Amino acid sequence: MKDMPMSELKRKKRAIILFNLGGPDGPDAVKPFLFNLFNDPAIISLPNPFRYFLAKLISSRRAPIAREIYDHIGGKSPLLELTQDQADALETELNGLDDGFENRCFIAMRYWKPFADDSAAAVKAWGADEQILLPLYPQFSTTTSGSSVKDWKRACQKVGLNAPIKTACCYPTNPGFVEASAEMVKVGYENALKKSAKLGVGKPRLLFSAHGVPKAVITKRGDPYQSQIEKSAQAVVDKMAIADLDWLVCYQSRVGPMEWIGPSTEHEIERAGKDGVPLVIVPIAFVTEHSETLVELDIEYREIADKLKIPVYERVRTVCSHPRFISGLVEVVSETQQALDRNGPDDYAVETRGWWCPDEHSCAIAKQPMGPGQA
Ligand SMILES: C=CC1=C(C)c2cc3[nH]c(cc4nc(cc5[nH]c(cc1n2)c(C)c5CCC(=O)O)C(CCC(=O)O)=C4C)c(C)c3C=C
Ligand SMILES: [Fe+2]
Ligand SMILES: [Fe+2]
Repeated sequence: MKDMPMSELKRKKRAIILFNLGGPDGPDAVKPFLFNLFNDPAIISLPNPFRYFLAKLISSRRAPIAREIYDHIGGKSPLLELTQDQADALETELNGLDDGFENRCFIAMRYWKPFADDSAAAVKAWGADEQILLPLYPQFSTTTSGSSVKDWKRACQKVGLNAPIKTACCYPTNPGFVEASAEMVKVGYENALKKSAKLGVGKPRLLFSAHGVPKAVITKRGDPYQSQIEKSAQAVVDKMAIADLDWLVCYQSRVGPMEWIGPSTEHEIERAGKDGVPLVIVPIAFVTEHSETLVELDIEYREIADKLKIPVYERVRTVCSHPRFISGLVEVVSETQQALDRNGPDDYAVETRGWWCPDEHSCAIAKQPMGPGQA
């Protein structure tokens, strides 16, 4: 028994649940997808029935605009297929570890299919012994990871899935994420540098563009999102190790009348136009391609840059299934597993208590009391 390889022992069934936002799978899905988004209390924190009616109103008004956005990319979001690729790659890597677990990756999207209810039922049918929740958001926000995990726990209760849960909170400076990003940014930067040299213009400026959030999400709720975005960008810049790099962080995709965090990506593109500098745009909060990268960055912002006669506009692709990103996710799963073994599972009844968080100094989640045995 002592010398028996792990693969010959009965392995525990470990479900890894990958969360993302989800996107419409066709033009008819755009309005209900938007309704689900605006009806989430993590996005609009009004009590019902006010939130419900406001979500109906905003989704009806925004649907034609959003449909036009998705029309540019075949009327639907590619997010699910790309997330499925990540899930497959991660599952293969985890099952190659021979560490006593049979792993299966499941996907739960927050605002479109596959919804948490269906995925939780699939996890139950598979007979998982435990669950690791893995948001595909390196930086924590209550509007994204927080909302998905809360909804997952609701779904577990609904379908009677009782396997213990441990949540990976965030991984803004995970070495795999940072190295994969730095490698891709370096390629984009060098391309832009060559084009700039040919045109006889100065060296490019890097814009790390993250999805924005309303200011109150940071100042009132205490989300660590913005400070973690800055940490991610700094870590990528450090890894690239290019002397005198001109770079900054900015925020895209503003919706609605509230005040959002800034500076906005549009403002920074306009400033680059005035300065006459070439641009390299790096999406730092997204790990897959979708409307916000393929339409907003590649079409809408590029048009602004062209109008302003910005000499070079290079957009770096998201990490998707880059092998180093996937091996970084393996590290996150392993560390979350160690936290589960050491401290026990998340507190089911409480949204955040007991999560594994590698970024304790800035993360609001870490300020919640942790499991027994953790300082
Ligand atoms: C880090 C990721 C994201 C944060 C933070 C986030 C916050 C947030 N988003 C909206 C409103 C919309 N977001 C939309 C699309 C969208 N958002 C993210 C990620 C984050 N959102 C992704 C990955 C996508 C793309 C989905 C896809 O195409 O597959 C949309 C729909 C598109 C549109 O109409 O522009 C809206 C609306 C708010 C209000 C918010 C924080 C409060
Ligand atoms: Fe969004
Ligand atoms: Fe965290």
